[in-house]
Amino acid sequence: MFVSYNNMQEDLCALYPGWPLSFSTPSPPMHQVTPIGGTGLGLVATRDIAAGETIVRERPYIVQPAYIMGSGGAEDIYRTLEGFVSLMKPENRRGVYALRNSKGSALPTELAGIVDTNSQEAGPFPNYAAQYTGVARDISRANHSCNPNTHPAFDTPTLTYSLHALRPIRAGEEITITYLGNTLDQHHERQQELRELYGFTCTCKICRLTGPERRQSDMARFALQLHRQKIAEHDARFAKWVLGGAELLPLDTLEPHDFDIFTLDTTSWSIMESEEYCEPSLWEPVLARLVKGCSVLEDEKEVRFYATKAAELRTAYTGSDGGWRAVAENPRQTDWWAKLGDKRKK
Ligand SMILES: C[S@@+](CC[C@H](N)C(=O)[O-])C[C@H]1O[C@@H](n2cnc3c(N)ncnc32)[C@H](O)[C@@H]1O
Repeated sequence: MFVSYNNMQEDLCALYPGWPLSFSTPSPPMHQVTPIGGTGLGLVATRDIAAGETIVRERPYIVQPAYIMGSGGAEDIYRTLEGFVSLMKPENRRGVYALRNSKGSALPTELAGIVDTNSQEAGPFPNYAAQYTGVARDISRANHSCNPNTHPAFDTPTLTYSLHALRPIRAGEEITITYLGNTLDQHHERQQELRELYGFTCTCKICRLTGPERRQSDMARFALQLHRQKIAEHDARFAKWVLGGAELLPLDTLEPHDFDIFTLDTTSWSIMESEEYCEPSLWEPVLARLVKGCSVLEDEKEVRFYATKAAELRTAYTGSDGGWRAVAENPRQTDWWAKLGDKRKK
């Protein structure tokens, strides 16, 4: 399956009555495409952007099977792609060919290099088992950072990419995403992956750290990796702590280390804040336990704080707050509030 953006507003909306027309980047735009020293072009914020705000909404120029990337030698695939792009409206075709090709002559055609350099995850598409990627006008200009300040998302029903702020971004600051499979890898592993897959040496803020600061950052990411490996175990311990109390077990049956879970989660959260990087697979379990734990311990201020962070991040990753905002506004309404009653440890 290939999909092209000849003009989605006209072509696809005619094909699928009821498709929303207005899936364009917010107006006035919050970003501009501009040269960024040493990286070619990139995106820069044109105004202060709040955490969770949507910076870009756009339909891709092309959606193509992911195996096209790096499928060196599969000339029929590249020919199909060429033919497909040649049918696009001239302004969109020009847009595709204006994108960067970091692969030089490593791939057989200029277009293959462009697709390989600029593809972002797209889909999943029901009834199509393959993985898909897409190339878009603005999102494909986002440079990589090892502590990205935005997250790209793809909405399948409307074939729309969006870019959401993971934290507040100041006017003039670069807007970045991550290209890495695992952003918690150590500095040398991240550099190796970026060199092998994208052919560049990362010069983001974290990768520019040297000496003790780099070691500290590597250690912080290593600690988060360890925590991530133990998520299920920590959930079980947490449940035991809360449910044990809720079932009114005598307090002396609670192990002292049952409370370590707070130390661990608080530490992981502080690390994510100091690294300015909230690992997608970690922030929500950590924040969820901190919210529940602080609810059990009846600490309203802390519940509000952690639930607000969770609402911002969930909005950035999925477009909705997942109910966290309601928790932040009304901590006492959750099932977890004062769950241990008088039996909790003081
Ligand atoms: C998807 S494009 C991003 C937009 C690109 N900078 C442009 O000029 O259109 C990916 C390419 O941008 C460059 N790039 C992205 N992030 C970078 C970074 N952190 N450090 C150095 N180069 C980077 C690399 O050449 C990479 O192959």
